[in-house]
Amino acid sequence: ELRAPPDKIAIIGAGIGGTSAAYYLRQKFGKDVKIDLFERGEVGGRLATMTVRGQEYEAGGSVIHPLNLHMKRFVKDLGLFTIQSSGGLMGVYNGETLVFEESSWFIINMIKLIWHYGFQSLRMHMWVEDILDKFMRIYRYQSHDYAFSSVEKLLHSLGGDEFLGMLNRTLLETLQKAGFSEKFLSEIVAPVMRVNYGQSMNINGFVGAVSLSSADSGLWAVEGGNKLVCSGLLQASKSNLISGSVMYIEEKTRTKHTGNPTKMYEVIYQIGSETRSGFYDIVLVATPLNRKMSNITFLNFDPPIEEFHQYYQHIVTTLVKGQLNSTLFSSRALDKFDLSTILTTDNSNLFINSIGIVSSVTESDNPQPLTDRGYVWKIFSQEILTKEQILKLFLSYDYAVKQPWLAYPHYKPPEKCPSIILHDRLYYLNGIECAASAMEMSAIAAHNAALLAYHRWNGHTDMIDQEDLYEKLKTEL
Ligand SMILES: Cc1cc2nc3c(=O)[nH]c(=O)nc-3n(C[C@H](O)[C@H](O)[C@H](O)COP(=O)(O)OP(=O)(O)OC[C@H]3O[C@@H](n4cnc5c(N)ncnc54)[C@H](O)[C@@H]3O)c2cc1C
Ligand SMILES: CC(C)=CCC/C(C)=C/CC/C(C)=C/CSC[C@H](N)C(=O)O
Repeated sequence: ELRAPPDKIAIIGAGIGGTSAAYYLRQKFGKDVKIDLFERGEVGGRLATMTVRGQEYEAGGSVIHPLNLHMKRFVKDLGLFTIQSSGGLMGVYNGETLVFEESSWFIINMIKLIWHYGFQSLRMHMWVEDILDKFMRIYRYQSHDYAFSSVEKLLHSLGGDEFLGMLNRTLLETLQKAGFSEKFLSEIVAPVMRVNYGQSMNINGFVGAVSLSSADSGLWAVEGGNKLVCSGLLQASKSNLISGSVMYIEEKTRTKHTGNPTKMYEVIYQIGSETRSGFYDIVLVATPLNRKMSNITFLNFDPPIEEFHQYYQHIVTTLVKGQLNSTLFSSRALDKFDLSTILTTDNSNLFINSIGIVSSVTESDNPQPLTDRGYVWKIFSQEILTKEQILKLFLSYDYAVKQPWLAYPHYKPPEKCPSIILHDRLYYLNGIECAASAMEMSAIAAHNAALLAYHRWNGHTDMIDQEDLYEKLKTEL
């Protein structure tokens, strides 16, 4: 039996988490509920583009895994188009020399990998595939409307103690225990962690596996920019966008139209210099909760809502249109240098994490040089690059733009993930980033929070935190 739906729901943050939450909440609660979506910056959040010479390039979340089924579904439902992200040839630089270089010939590549690392690359692929297989169970659970009240319970339902163990150990410990060699770890695994999460192999094993899955083939992006998914979901959910900054959330008792006193949440926000507020039955917070990022204060909650202190990693994306100084990486003649992505090993003397040629958001494979003065290169670094550093990397360049980010959590296992249920009808999505930060993870958290809010509103406790779901759903077939 269903209760009357809530009158008003607030979502704070219009990134992929907030906009997909609006989409799923509309599916569950129906057309009559009013959904307000608060955004203080741009719709898309960490999905954003930067412009170089009139062309747009992904500056934040850029690649999507072929098995990221929520993102795939959004693109289909919204009538958007995809483009394939082909990485081209990759090399690994250790500060002195290229310790590994891909070949364009599949068979030569295999021989090179086996020559350098034995069968470790294949074993690694199998390790990641096994984790992905278990991870995919979430789609089944969510399609049957099951929800979880904590990130740990969600992960446990997918991969049992193995997944929880991965949260509590570093990737390095996990892979050393599995017998991978120091050489393979430092020359292949560490560079992948640096390009994706700007961190070392001391991140937790789960995010490490997510990061390694980005080495799979078939990665894709949304034509026109990944942020189009957010604006599409916002529109499809028929939510009301409020371009303001939420400052406080307070619990208050209000007398509703039924005449009954009801506990509600007052959301107090600022538009320019004006302060306004609104009352809501349910609130979803879809932005990392810390002072530097969202700066939201919870007032008069009993018990009080804890302060969140998750430290987010500072990363800078720089786009440069220019001609790479390939002699920095290799003694090979300029016209013989065919790498399009250079990753780096964990060397504190290096001032970049990675550098690679990028296509614009409208270009499929094979990016073309904009003029004879070169391609557009994307560089990830810990700090803003100085002009001298850019001049070291490029023989000449004629355009550079930068975007600093508080990009993703600074992972430090054992991870204790923040609660999803902050209060009776107040939910937090971004706690899932403590396991791994990726577009699909935010979409999964959004679907889960929408289901959780719906079942708790209607008292459907049997749909929350069900144990042995995998076995139950298997026998249901
Ligand atoms: C450089 C970079 C590269 C990445 N690459 C990839 C990738 O290739 N693939 C991948 O899957 N993931 C990638 N990610 C991760 C991915 O982008 C994020 O995990 C995802 O976009 C997070 O979405 P979100 O909606 O949860 O948070 P956000 O996108 O951060 O959205 C939160 C929103 O809330 C708003 N907000 C904050 N505080 C308030 C307030 N008080 N009031 C109102 N609004 C507020 C913010 O302005 C923001 O728009 C990358 C991230 C970065 C930074
Ligand atoms: C959630 C699952 C199962 C898979 C996601 C895999 C994936 C696409 C991970 C990438 C995560 C990430 C934070 C990448 C940042 S850098 C991306 C890219 N190399 C770039 O150059 O922008």
